Amino acid sequence: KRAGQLIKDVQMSGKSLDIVDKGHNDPQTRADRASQQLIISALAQHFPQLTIRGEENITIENSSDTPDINELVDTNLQEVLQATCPTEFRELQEKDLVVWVDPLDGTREFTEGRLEGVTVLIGFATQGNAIGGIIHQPFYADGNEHGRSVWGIVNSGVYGKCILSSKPLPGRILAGSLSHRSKTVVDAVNACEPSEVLQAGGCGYKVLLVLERRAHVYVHASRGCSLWDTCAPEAVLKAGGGMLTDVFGNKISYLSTNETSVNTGVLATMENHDWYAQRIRETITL
Ligand SMILES: Nc1ncnc2c1ncn2[C@@H]1O[C@H](COP(=O)(O)O)[C@@H](OP(=O)(O)O)[C@H]1O
Ligand SMILES: [Mg+2]
Repeated sequence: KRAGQLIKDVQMSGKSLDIVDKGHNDPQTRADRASQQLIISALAQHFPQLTIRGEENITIENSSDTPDINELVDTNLQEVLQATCPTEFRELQEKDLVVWVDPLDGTREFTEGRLEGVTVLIGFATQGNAIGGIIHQPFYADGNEHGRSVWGIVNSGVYGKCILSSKPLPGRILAGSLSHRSKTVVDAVNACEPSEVLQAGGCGYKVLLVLERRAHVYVHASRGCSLWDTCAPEAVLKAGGGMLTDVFGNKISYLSTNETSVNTGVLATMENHDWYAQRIRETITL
């Protein structure tokens, strides 16, 4: 939430975003850097044994600006403490966890002023499995409320401001990338025979569309996503009863020693996961 506020401050300041081009269609802004600095410095200061992997290649300074974790913990802590911790995670120690941080998912959309798809993603993994995550959407607007956090623990549930529905959604609505489209991306989308395609920014945002049943499936058949894009979304979706794998239906591993790219794309659903994976397997290679 605090990182989301920093992102909003940068956006509201009207000053230059100080964009650094990290590669084709892969920008980094002042907001990405500030958000990562805040999240990693605060976590590392208080939980020194965590393994933390952030998207941005920046030096984290242990500055006096680093907020105290206790100061960051507000009334939301009550909600966190009320969630059940599944038995299999009760003995986990700090050193057993890898934290994957995407300080600003949907950077391309952020630079273009399409703010709905911007999220802050913090995912927790152990033994290569995504087990918990937070998706914070700083520019979410609902009446007077601005910004929301949706978080989940696998085998416990999804918490925060999230509209879960079991009502079937008509048609076959597919959420796909707005900014990263190639022939393979489009071929995989078509293989799923969608009745409608929602082009939207950010992995976190598209997973929220699936979780809240505003889309049936999110498909991104590209080598461009990374473990920080998928860890928190996978954990939150799984906590809500859904699935996130690569486009062929294979499990993604979140070991800290792994290559950080998810070379075989992303597939996220609440239902019929195998059907989509099979259609995509029959149509494309990556
Ligand atoms: N072909 C590609 N090239 C570079 N980055 C890609 C990509 N495909 C996906 N990504 C990354 O995956 C995330 C979601 O992409 P999209 O918005 O297209 O769905 C973005 O993360 P960031 O915004 O955190 O950099 C984006 O950079
Ligand atoms: Mg990202």
